[in-house]
Formats: sequence, structure tokens, C-alpha cells
Amino acid sequence: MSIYKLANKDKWFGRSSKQQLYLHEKVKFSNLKEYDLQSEQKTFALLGYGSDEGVKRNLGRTGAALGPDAIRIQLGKMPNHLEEEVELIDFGNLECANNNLNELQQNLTSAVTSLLSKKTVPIILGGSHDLAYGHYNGLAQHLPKGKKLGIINFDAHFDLRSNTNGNNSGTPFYQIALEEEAKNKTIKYMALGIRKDANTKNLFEFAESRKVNYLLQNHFDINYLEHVQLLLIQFMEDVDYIYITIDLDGFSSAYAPGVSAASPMGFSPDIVLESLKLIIESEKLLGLDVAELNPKYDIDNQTAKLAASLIHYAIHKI
Ligand SMILES: N=CN[C@@H](CCC(=O)O)C(=O)O
Ligand SMILES: [Mn+2]
Ligand SMILES: [Mn+2]
Repeated sequence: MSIYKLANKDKWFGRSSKQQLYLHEKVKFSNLKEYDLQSEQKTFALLGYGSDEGVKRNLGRTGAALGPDAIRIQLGKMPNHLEEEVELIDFGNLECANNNLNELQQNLTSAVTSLLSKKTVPIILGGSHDLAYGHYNGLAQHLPKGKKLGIINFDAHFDLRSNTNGNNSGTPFYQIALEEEAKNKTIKYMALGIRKDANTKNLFEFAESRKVNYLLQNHFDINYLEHVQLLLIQFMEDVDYIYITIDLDGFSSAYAPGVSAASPMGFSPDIVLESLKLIIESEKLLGLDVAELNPKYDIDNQTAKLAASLIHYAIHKI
């Protein structure tokens, strides 16, 4: 079994208003195993994936295990504009035990399925990007047969590496592609912000062979907004539900230095926010995660604040 830790309430602090003007005053805490369906009110479920095992296996710089708490610290200090009946619940962290990544991913899948069955919107805080494999499977298993789940990944990398030598942070979408094929289905995968200088020829070939809808980093830019919107609309038309995964290493290192594999020439927050707006307005969003925050390399918490701002934006838009 992987490790399940209840939320550390000390990570939620900030100015005190006594009228829930800040998210640390709004957030509630619960136990994954005990939580029950409250009512039909909108509920966001925060769950940390406190692991960098996948980054370590992928020869990256470790530190992402500390990502979830760094996001909580920044999110808690932000203003709360949620309606009173909307709930924000911190379910704590899943962590890796005995370097057993597969088990951690399976436990994330079960947790996500359970959170969906209780009508919450899962928001996973990462944590290395292998969380995508667990998160996707949890969302997919919840869906009725025949419903299509599309993945929209904001990332510098395809993460389509083969997992022949084990799962890691670079393999989640390869695993999903192969498992969908085993069921005579095809992966519905869009990757935005792909860097040519960070993905090999083989990865591009694999992506093309699986009809991955990808956009290179230089075109994933606010100057190409209409083009980006068109691609998103076309992709979303073809699926019933959407899973959003944001790998912070896709942002330029000017915005996101706190990652394992930084992108000096990455994308900017403005185009990501425009994309999130469009996706959320489609009302097809099922779950969202923010991955790869590595506080060890962050500067003045910029990357943690960016991660928190993305989540802040999403929960106020959904
Ligand atoms: N999740 C990250 N995956 C990247 C890491 C790149 C790197 O470490 O340079 C990948 O495997 O391509
Ligand atoms: Mn990446
Ligand atoms: Mn990634």
C-alpha cells in the first residue's frame, strides 16, 4: 500500500478576516475513507500526490514530493470568491511507499473514482507527472461505457516514453495509449506547448502514429489565440469529458523555475488561462491536476504561486 496522510492543517494560514475572505478560512478537511456525499452542492476535492519517485526514475531532479504542501501554502493566502454553498475540501496526500510507484498510481485511481462517486471535482496537486496515469484511470473508470475522455496536457513534453523498464514521469500517456489500444480504442490526447528541443524524433513519431493533437511551444502563444481556440474546440467536440493536466515545466522558466526540467523558452500563463476558460466553459471538465512543482528549485515561491493561481482561477470558473 502507498501511504495516505491526512491534510496538515498547518499548511493553511494567512490573514484572518473571520468572514472567510481567504481560502485558508474556507477550506475544510476530510478523510478519503470516511467522506460521504454531503449534498448536491459543488465540491472541490484537493488531493496531494506527494511523490517524486517517477522523476527520480526518469533521471530528473527530485523534490516534487514537496510540491503539494507548497501549493497549499500559497492557495490558502489567496482571497476566497467562492459562493458560500461551494465546498473546498483538503483530503491530504498520497505518498509512495517502498518506491512502489505502480501501487501509488493505483491508489490514486481508486481515490479519484471514489471522489467522483461522491460528486466532487478532483484537483490533484503534484507531484511528479506519473500522477497523470493514476488520475486518468480514475476518471475513465468512473465513466459509463462508451463515453470518451479526452486528455489536454499543458506541457513541454509528450510524456510518451515507453514504460518497458517501469513507469516514470515520462511514460503516463504511452501507458494510456497502449491500454486504450488493448481495448480496441484510441487515446484522445492533446498536448499544448511541446518543445522540439525537449522531445526526441521517436516521441514525435509515436505521437503522430497515435494522432496526438499537439501544438509546438512557439505557436502556443496568445498571438495565435484564435488558432489555439479552434484546435481546442475541434478536440473537445470529439469527446464527452475532459481531463486537464498542467505540467508546470511547460511554462517558461521565467514563470516556473521550480521544476525538475525547466523550459527557458516555454509558454506564458496568459495562453493557459485563455485555454482553461474555453475548456471550463465547455462544461466537459471532469478533473484537473497541476504537476511537477519542485520547491527545491523555486525562486521566491514563484512557481508555487503560479500553481496556486491556476487552481484559484479554475475553482472560481468551474
Ligand atoms: N515529466 C517529465 N518528463 C520529461 C522530463 C524531461 C527531462 O528530465 O529533461 C520527459 O521524460 O521527457
Ligand atoms: Mn514536462
Ligand atoms: Mn509532463
